[in-house]
Amino acid sequence: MTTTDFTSIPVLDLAKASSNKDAFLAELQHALIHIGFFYVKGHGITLEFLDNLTKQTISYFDLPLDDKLKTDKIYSPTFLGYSIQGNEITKDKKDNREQFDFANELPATWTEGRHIHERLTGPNLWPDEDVLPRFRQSILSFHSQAQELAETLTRFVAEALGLEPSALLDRYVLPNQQHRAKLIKYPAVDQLDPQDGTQGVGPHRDTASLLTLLYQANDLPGLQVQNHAGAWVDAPAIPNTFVVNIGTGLEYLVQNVAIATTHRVLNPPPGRGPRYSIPFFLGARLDKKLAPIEIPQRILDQRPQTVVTDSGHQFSQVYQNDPGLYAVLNRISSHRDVGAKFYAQLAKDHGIITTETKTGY
Ligand SMILES: O=C(O)CCC(=O)C(=O)O
Ligand SMILES: [Fe+2]
Repeated sequence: MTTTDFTSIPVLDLAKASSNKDAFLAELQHALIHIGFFYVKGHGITLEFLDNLTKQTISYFDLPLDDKLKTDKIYSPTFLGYSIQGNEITKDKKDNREQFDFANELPATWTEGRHIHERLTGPNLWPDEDVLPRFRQSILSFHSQAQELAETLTRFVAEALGLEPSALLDRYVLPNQQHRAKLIKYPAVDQLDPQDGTQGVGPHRDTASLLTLLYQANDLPGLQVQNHAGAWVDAPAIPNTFVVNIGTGLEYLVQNVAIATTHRVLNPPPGRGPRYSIPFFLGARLDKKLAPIEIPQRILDQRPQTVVTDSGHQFSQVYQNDPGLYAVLNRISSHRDVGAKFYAQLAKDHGIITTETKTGY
């Protein structure tokens, strides 16, 4: 039995995928199996674009609360839109973060009788253009660039695990699927009520997705990754990189050979101001039961035997039987007010409104 005990997160250079593909795939394979996290540089999204995105993110959170509340999640069963600090729960505790969830623009199509996961799909809630000029345009441009990068990486992930490049994308991601992303602000601890603690977001694994790309938009500490022996490892901001990690969807599909590693965020230390981050989640399709893929034995043999995690594994059985229901339950569990308004019966049936537990992003 081996317990891999990483102490830092590797940096992979996407440019190397062209210049020395075998070496790139070997590094990627190691990161997938033994760490579940890596940074990617050489990703092709320009620094100028990312700097502007950071400015837009800060401008959004700096809006008067009334303007942000006009985009509140409570107005939509999609769970897209704004959530005020303290509204989200992870592992029984309130998260000290403010968020704006967004996705590629798709119309709402769910009607009574259709599968409940379709109710998660629908348009974004945007602040007025005159309140925040060019915000919508920047955010949607980020979304499409992040999606393209995530798809490129997913092809390499398949190859690194001994599969055809299209093995994951062609079968497990739909072309017209909605992928979620968010802008996040974590206030420094001196801006919090002392009894709120320092949980920016509690220990969790990213649920139902294949890959997460995270842009750490300013240079403040907070993100920590749990190694397989259970210790917390810092993942500091590295300029012009994305942090990439694996979701429980990919982990399940590849028979736990790539690990959906647990992570958390601590609020920044006093006097440092807020931390901003922007994750993009490449989702796996939610419309049918997913069967794990056949993986070459030489890869399976490297699978870690023991992975210690502080994250709960709520609903994991549901994921195997019905990924769409699982995704909805996780959203309800994180955002109880939206759940109570649009999914009251489901929340009750699964004991979510009365008992406070949650996994997921
Ligand atoms: O903000 C971060 O650094 C991580 C956020 C995260 O893990 C999530 O939202 O799933
Ligand atoms: Fe996460």
